[in-house]
Amino acid sequence: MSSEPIIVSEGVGKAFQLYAHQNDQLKQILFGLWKQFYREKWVLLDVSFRIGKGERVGLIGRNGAGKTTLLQILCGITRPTKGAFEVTGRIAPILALGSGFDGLLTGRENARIGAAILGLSRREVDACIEDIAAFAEIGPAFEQPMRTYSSGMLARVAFAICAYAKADILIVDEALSVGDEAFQKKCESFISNFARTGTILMVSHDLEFLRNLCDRVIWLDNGVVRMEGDPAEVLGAYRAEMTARVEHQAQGAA
Ligand SMILES: Nc1ncnc2c1ncn2[C@@H]1O[C@H](COP(=O)(O)OP(=O)(O)OP(=O)(O)O)[C@@H](O)[C@H]1O
Repeated sequence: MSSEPIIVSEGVGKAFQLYAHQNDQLKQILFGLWKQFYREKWVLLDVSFRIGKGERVGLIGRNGAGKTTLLQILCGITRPTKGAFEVTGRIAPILALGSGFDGLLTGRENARIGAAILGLSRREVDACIEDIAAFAEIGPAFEQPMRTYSSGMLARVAFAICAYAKADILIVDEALSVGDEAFQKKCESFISNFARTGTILMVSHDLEFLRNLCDRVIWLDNGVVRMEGDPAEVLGAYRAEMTARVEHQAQGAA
């Protein structure tokens, strides 16, 4: 890792509040000082790591391991329940941005707002909006309300905004699984180019892509970092565990 950390996570934990009944949330607001009306579900227990400037780091783990939750914490979308984190620099959160689109506004309008949220000035947005449209490659649909978009079209616009956000850090959550093959290739090549100068933290179940892209891989399991280091080693250990798990389940079923 380079000497200058750009992302630091220290003992980060996250618990979601689960309410058994709809009106329990209201009860919690009214009577929460005296009684707890929810059950806590701890998704992240104690997650610590550092990412240096210019590093390309992959984040892996089983479904539900808390990868998206961790990225959302780092992007400021949700707060950790415990621990602390620090991110130094401008983040482009690929896909997380898409969840904030307004369905009544057009692709162009959402792209302008999204780019501004990511820190671009009005002049910078004016300068790159046509490039964003060209990158998204959705043709006249860019002028239509986003409620008419497919999930792939939403992902295209979200990715295109991030591609022009002049970010220092790219945070990518399974972005490549949504678009069609042509767009996936375009995104892969954008990420590989970005990796030459910027810092990347990327969640993916495409282990081969991570092996080729990353300097380091972090394996999240049971709420903690189970292993981190050389991609070949970590991905090898992860694959072995997944294979063993499948075999164990097959034996159980037989
Ligand atoms: N708002 C929420 N309220 C309650 N539980 C939640 C909430 N958001 C996520 N979870 C739970 O937290 C756990 C971790 O979810 P998360 O999406 O972070 O996992 P993930 O590792 O990204 O999984 P995947 O590989 O399937 O995308 C899951 O069990 C999920 O059901």
